[in-house]
Amino acid sequence: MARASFAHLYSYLRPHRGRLFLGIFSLFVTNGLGVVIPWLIKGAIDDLGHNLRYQGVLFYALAILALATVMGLIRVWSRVLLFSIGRRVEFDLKEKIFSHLLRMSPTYFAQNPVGDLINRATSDVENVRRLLGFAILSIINTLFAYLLTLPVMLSLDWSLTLLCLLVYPLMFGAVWLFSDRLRNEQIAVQQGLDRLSSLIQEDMGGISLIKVYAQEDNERRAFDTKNDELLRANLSLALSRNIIFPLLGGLASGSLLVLLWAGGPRLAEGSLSLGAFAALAIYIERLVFPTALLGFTITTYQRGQVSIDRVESILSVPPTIVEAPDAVPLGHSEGAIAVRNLSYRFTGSERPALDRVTFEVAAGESVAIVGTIGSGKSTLANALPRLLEIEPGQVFLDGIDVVSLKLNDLRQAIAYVPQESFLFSTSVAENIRYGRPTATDAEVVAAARQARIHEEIDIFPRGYQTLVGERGITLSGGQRQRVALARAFLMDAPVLVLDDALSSVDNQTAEEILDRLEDQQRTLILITHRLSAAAACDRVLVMERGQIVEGGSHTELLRRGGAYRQLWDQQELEKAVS
Ligand SMILES: Nc1ncnc2c1ncn2[C@@H]1O[C@H](COP(=O)(O)OP(=O)(O)OP(=O)(O)O)[C@@H](O)[C@H]1O
Repeated sequence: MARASFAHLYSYLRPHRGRLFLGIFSLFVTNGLGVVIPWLIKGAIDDLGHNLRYQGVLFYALAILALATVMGLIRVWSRVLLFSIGRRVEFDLKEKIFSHLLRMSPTYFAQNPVGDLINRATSDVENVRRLLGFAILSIINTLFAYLLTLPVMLSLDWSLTLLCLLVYPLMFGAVWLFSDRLRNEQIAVQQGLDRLSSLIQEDMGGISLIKVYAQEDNERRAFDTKNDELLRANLSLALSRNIIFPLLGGLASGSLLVLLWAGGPRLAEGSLSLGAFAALAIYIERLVFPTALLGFTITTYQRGQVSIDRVESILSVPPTIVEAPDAVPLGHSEGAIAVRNLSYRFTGSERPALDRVTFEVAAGESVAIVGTIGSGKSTLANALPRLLEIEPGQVFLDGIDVVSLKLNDLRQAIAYVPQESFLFSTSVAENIRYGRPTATDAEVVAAARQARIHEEIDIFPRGYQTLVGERGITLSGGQRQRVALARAFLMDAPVLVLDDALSSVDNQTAEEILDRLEDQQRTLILITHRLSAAAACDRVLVMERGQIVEGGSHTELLRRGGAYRQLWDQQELEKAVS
């Protein structure tokens, strides 16, 4: 195992070292007793062979029974201890991965398929659990079995012992030969699983699209291809395992044959006692099982090693948006925004999505941002609450650089509503309360009224307790947007950024919502394609290719006859035509 994987293993085991030492010690005792019992059997056979007495038989029988009982109990205890370590590490790792993922930026999730991440957080973590439970138990057990049994076997008859063990180098050779192969096949299986999970996850998310475009057959074919790849990878792994396991089992049992073949004549000529012969047979039997299991242990070990790398590749990517250690709290915020020379380029993209964007929004002012598709409006909206990794000195809230602010304070101060409103599978009330879990029912209702959704919630079967999302009723696009708006309103943040968040809401309702917002005197940044909504704002900024190309009031911009005028005329024409 690579040194890095060892270091990771050590870090997983460190919190459970007490149990680990106890477990290892118990295994040592079990194996020690496992050596003593055959020795007693040897004594019994040799003694009783020429001096058979009832007392003697009883002594040996009771001693063997007592030791076997103690050994059995300690063996159970050692297994409980060592297997529970695997379970505990599995628990720790899942928590660690989840906390880590929560700290990652939306860009990370855009670049890493969710199906793949889920697979690593579940199937790979289970492989690590098996490595730390079964594989460690098996490796240590095998080690103790050899270390404690071999010297006793050698003392009984060294040449016969060595002869019996002649097949063992062959076994280790086979393990060594298959080791890399098993590892590569395991990697292929895990990758196949990733691809399949990602496909299922994407297809279930985009099921409406698949149906609208009648792509069921194509998706089924894509699934079959990936499923077939996974099947091949699994079959190839199964083939290797089915060769190595019986091979090791067969070779290990071969040493028993050697004992019979070479030990028989010695027994006959009297150079080996019957007791010693029986003890050797039991000792070899004791070594056969862990050795035959070596193939299985190695696979579990390899699988665990591959999975450690895959889990660590999640954990080793540092979150890009982190709070500075000396981050300052925000305190009361007026909600004034200043953006200075803000540039942003997505990884792998040739052209910046934001190119030296500069503007200011006074506290309480409403500013609309309009522009062509892909001009950078959403990127700008994401940059304000630091959902994107921005450089210091580019975005300021009340004159304070947002990069120096505590992240929680910043995000509490800038309520951001994206176009795609996400609802959790819980009640409407809990969804609205999400940003302020302590809000009262009355406050939730007030926020819903402000978002013009209260009346519709009221006629749902269970009102505010109606379940929405995957486990509940399906809301219309406009209803979802307004529940998401209510959630943002409830936060009562001094700055509200709406990123096309009213696109599915009808004109009249959208105007009513915006009118109420105007009355509230909070800073509003309204990204919209609906120019009638933009016209109602104090100022309008027009974006093109990542830059702000125009700014002013609606009337000023119309008079200027530039980009805004063009957009406006185009929209008026579309209205007239429709
Ligand atoms: N995660 C991403 N990775 C790479 N490029 C991106 C990513 N997100 C957006 N872009 C690119 O950045 C540019 C600006 O995108 P943005 O979403 O900000 O535009 P927009 O003005 O909001 O568009 P729309 O009006 O359609 O919502 C586009 O060229 C887009 O392709």
